[in-house]
Amino acid sequence: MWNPTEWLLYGTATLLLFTYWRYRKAVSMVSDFPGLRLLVSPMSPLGFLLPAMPYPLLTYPGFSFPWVLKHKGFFAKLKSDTVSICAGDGRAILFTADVPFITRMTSYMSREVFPKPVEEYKVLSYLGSNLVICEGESWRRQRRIGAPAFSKGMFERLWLDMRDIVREMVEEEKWMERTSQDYDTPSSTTNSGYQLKQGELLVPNVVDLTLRMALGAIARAGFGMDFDWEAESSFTRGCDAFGNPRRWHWWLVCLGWLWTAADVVITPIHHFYSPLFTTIPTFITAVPIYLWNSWIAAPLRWACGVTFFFLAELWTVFSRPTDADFNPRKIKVHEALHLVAKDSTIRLAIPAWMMLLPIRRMRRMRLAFSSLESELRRLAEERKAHYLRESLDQEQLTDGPIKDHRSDLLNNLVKASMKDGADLEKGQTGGLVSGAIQKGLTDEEIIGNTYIYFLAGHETTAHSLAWTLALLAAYPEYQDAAVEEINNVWPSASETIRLFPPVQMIPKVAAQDVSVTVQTSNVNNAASAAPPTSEDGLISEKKSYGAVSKVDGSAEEVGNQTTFAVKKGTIIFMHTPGVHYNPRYWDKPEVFDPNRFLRGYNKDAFIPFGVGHRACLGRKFSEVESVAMLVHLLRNYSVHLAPTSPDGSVDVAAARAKFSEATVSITLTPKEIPLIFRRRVHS
Ligand code: HEM
Repeated sequence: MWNPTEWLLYGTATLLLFTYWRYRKAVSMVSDFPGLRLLVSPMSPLGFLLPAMPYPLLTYPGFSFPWVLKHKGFFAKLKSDTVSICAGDGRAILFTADVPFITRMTSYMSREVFPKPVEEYKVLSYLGSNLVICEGESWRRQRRIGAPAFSKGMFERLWLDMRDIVREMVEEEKWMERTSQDYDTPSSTTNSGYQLKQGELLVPNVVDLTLRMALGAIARAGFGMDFDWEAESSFTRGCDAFGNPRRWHWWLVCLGWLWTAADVVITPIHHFYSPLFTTIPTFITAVPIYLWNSWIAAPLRWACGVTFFFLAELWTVFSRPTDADFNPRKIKVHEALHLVAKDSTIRLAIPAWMMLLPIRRMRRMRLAFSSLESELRRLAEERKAHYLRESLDQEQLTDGPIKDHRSDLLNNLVKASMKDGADLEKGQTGGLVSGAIQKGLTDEEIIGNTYIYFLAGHETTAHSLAWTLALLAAYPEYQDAAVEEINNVWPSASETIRLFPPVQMIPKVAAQDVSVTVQTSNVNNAASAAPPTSEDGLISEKKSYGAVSKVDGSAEEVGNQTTFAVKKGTIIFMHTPGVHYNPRYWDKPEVFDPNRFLRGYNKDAFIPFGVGHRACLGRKFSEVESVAMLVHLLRNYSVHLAPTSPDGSVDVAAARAKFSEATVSITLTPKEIPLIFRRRVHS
C-alpha cells in the first residue's frame, strides 16, 4: 500500500500528464498558431481568480488582460492582429483585433459557421432563457418579439424620461440648495483638503449617479415602471445582521468553521508529528485521536462540519425574521440588479454548492438573485393582469398614446406570451418541438428577457456615461462645444466608448473545421518593431513571427496574411480594446479626440456594440439616453475634475491616467471618479 507521500507524487504526475495532453489538444485545434502558452486559461474559473504573474512557467496575463494590455501590450508585442491562447484546460482560443477578419466572420454568409458560443453566456441564464443566450430559431423568435419595442415612440419617451430623471436627481439630492450656500463646514472639503465654493457640488463617485440614471431610463422607458431616485439601504443592513452573535445561526456557523479548521489543521499535525500527541497522557487522548484520525471516520467528520453549516442555513431560512434581519421585500430592484450584475462573474466561477455557504458574500448573492426574480415576476404578472383587464387587441396596443407605455418592452414580451406564447405553428421544421415552431414566449422566457434587457441596458451605458462626464471634465474645450450644440455631444459619447468599451470581448465559435485568414504583421506600429524575446516568457518560442513562414505545414503565410486551419469548437474573441486601440485603424489611438468621429472614420473598426446580426439591440437606446442625459445635465451644470490640492489646482495628467484604472467583470467598470459640478450662470 502506498503511503501519503507516494499518493501525492503519483497523483501530481498523473495530473501533469493529463494537463499536458489537454494542452497539446488545444494547440492542435488552432494549428499551433502563435500566441500565449499558459498553464491556466484566463477564461477558466481559476483564471478569473488568479492575479497576473510574470514568472517563467507560471506566466499568466491576468483575467483583465484585454483591458490592461490593449493593442500595444498584446497584439503589437506579438506582431500579429490575431493571437492564440492555449492552456492546460484544453481550450483553444483566438483573440482578434483584425477588422477584415471580424467583418468576414460576422458577415451574413458566415453566421452558420461562426455562431455565438451560447455556453459562454450561461452566467446570464439564471433567471430563464433569453435572447442573449440563444442561437438559431429560438434567438430569431425572441429577437423578433423584442426588436419592435425599440421604436421612435420609445426613443421620444426616453428623451423625456431622461429629462425627468435628471430633474428628480437635482431635486432629491438638493443640488440647488447645496450650490446656493456658502460653504463653511469641514464636511464641504474634498479628500485633498479643497474647500468647496458657492455654486459647487462634490460628487465623490460619479458612477453612483450614472448607474441610477441608467437604471431609471430602462425601468421607465423600457418597462413603464415607477422609479424613485432615493433608495433604501435595507439590503446592506440585512447583510450585516447576519453576523449578529445574538442569533443562533451565528454560533452554528462558528462551530462549523471551528470543526473544519480542526479537521484541516489537527489531522496533518497528528499524522506527521505524532510524538507531540504521545507526550499527553495516552488514556485521555488515544481513543479520541485514533477515532478522529482514522480514515474510516473521515466522512463522518466532514459530514459533521457540513451539518453545522446546513443547520445554520436552515435556521436563517426558516426562523422568523426580526427587525434587524434582512427583508427581501424591502430591496429596491436597482440594488438587487446591481448586485446580481456585480456577482454574476463570481457565480459563474464557483460551483453551485458554494452558493449555499453561510458566507456573507454568498448570502448577499442568493438574496439579490431571488429578490430580483420575484420583482421581475411581479412586474410581468402585474402587466398581464392589466392586459387582461383592458383586453386590448394588437392595434390598440401599438397605437396608444406615448405615456401609456403600451408599446414598451415589457408589453411586447407579455403580449407575445399571452397571444401566442403556447401556440405552435405546425408543419415547419427546425423548431423546438418536433415538427413545429414556437412563436411566442414562455413565462420563464419573459422573466429571462426582462432580466437581460435590464442588465444589458443598465451597467454598459452607466459606465460609459461616467467616463464621458469624467473625460469632459478633463478636456473642458470639448465640454464647451458639447453644450453649444446637441450634435456635438454625440462625438464625445462615441469617443468615450471607443476609449472605454464596456464590453471587452465578443465571442464567436467555429461550428465546424474551417480555415481562416488573418493579418499577422503590424506595419503601422512602432512598438511592434521590437522582435518578441524569450524573456517575454509568454510567447510560444516555436514560431517565428516574421513575414513569411509555414507553420507546421498547416498554416501558410503570404505577405502580411496567414491562412491556417481552425478546428470545430475553437472560440474566437473579437477583442474590443484591441480593435479600438489598433493604430492600423485609428490615428493616435490613445488620444481623446471626439472630432475624429466628425472627420470620418472606419466604421468597421468601431465595434463596442458588436458586429453583424447579433449586434446590440439597444445601441440606439443607449445613444439617445447618453445624449439626453448629457444635454439635460450640462445645460445647467458644468463638470470639473476634483482638485488634487487645497488651493484648488488639479493634476490633470494624473487624473486622466487614473481613468484607465478600471476593473473588468461583465463590463468594464470605472474605479472611483470624484467630480465637481458647478452651477452655470445663465444670462
Ligand atoms: C454603452 C452601451 C452598450 C454597449 C457597449 C452594448 C454592447 C453590446 C454588445 C457588445 C453586445 C453583443 C453583440 C454580439 O454578440 O455581437 C450586446 C448585445 C445586446 N445588447 Fe447591448 N450594449 C449597450 C447597451 C444596451 C442597452 C441600453 C440595451 C437595452 C435596452 C442593450 C441590449 C442588448 C441586447 C438585448 C443584446 C443581445 C442582442 C442579440 O443577441 O441579439 N444593450 N450589447
